[in-house]
Amino acid sequence: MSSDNTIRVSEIFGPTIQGEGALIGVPTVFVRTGGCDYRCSWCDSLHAVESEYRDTWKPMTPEAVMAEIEALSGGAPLMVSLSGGNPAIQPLGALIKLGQGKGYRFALETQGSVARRWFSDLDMLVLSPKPPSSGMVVDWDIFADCVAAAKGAPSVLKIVVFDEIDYQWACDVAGRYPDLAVYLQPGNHTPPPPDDDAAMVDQIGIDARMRWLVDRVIEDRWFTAKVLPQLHVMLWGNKRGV
Ligand SMILES: C[S@@+](CC[C@H](N)C(=O)[O-])C[C@H]1O[C@@H](n2cnc3c(N)ncnc32)[C@H](O)[C@@H]1O
Ligand SMILES: Nc1nc2[nH]cc(C(=O)O)c2c(=O)[nH]1
Ligand code: SF4
Ligand SMILES: [Mg+2]
Repeated sequence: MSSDNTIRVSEIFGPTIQGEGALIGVPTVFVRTGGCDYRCSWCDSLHAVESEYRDTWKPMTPEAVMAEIEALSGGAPLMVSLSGGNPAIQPLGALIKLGQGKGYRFALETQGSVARRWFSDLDMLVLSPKPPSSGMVVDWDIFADCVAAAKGAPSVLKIVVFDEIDYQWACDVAGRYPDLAVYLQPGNHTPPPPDDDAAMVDQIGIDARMRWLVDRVIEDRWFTAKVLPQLHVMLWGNKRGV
């Protein structure tokens, strides 16, 4: 397999519902790519990040990925969610074109550390810059390149907030990009298990952080922000494949 379009795939699953952000509740198949240029302290998808899981990632052609999406969806076109890892480090342009030709739509989640021309072909670009609690430092020039590369594609900000410092940072980022809708998402503290066993998260902790975040936004009268939990984590815990 030596095609330039070879995609490193961690998992393909669904249909399920999109559990986060602008498309919450929308039925979707997930394609999670393997490999990430970040190492967020609280990443809930380490099986698609850490190199110790590399031998579980599979090189696939766009045609093979599309065949799996079609099998899972029974051929009915739906939203495909590209996540990872950082899906922007994979050559996904050909897959997006192939799928859109069959009526599928494509949303992609990325931290905004790698810009791609094909972002403009997406049906939605979800930019999720990483706050201080992640331990990562955003390169704002590259982030701006990502926003610019998306051009006509609808783009939104989805920012994870664990604490007051993250919250203030999110306000600042929103101020830099007044044209992008902002989704605030409370962080979940439980790291995922290496296998498929459900790891029920600390629901009280999630509820409390969600309430705190709502209170914070209302207190600031930040009425253009939307505050959403990770619905799939509330329903199934930090489990893989849902
Ligand atoms: C696993 S990441 C993969 C895509 C890309 N690398 C990114 O971070 O945007 C998908 C989404 O999950 C969020 N996320 C990761 N770990 C989380 C956690 N512990 N709590 C809440 N959201 C989390 C990320 O911020 C991102 O918005
Ligand atoms: N249902 C569901 N919604 C999600 N939204 C973002 C996810 C991700 O891990 O990227 C995710 C996920 O893994 N499952
Ligand atoms: S950028 Fe995304 S996938 Fe990469 S470590 Fe951070 S949360 Fe995980
Ligand atoms: Mg997730």
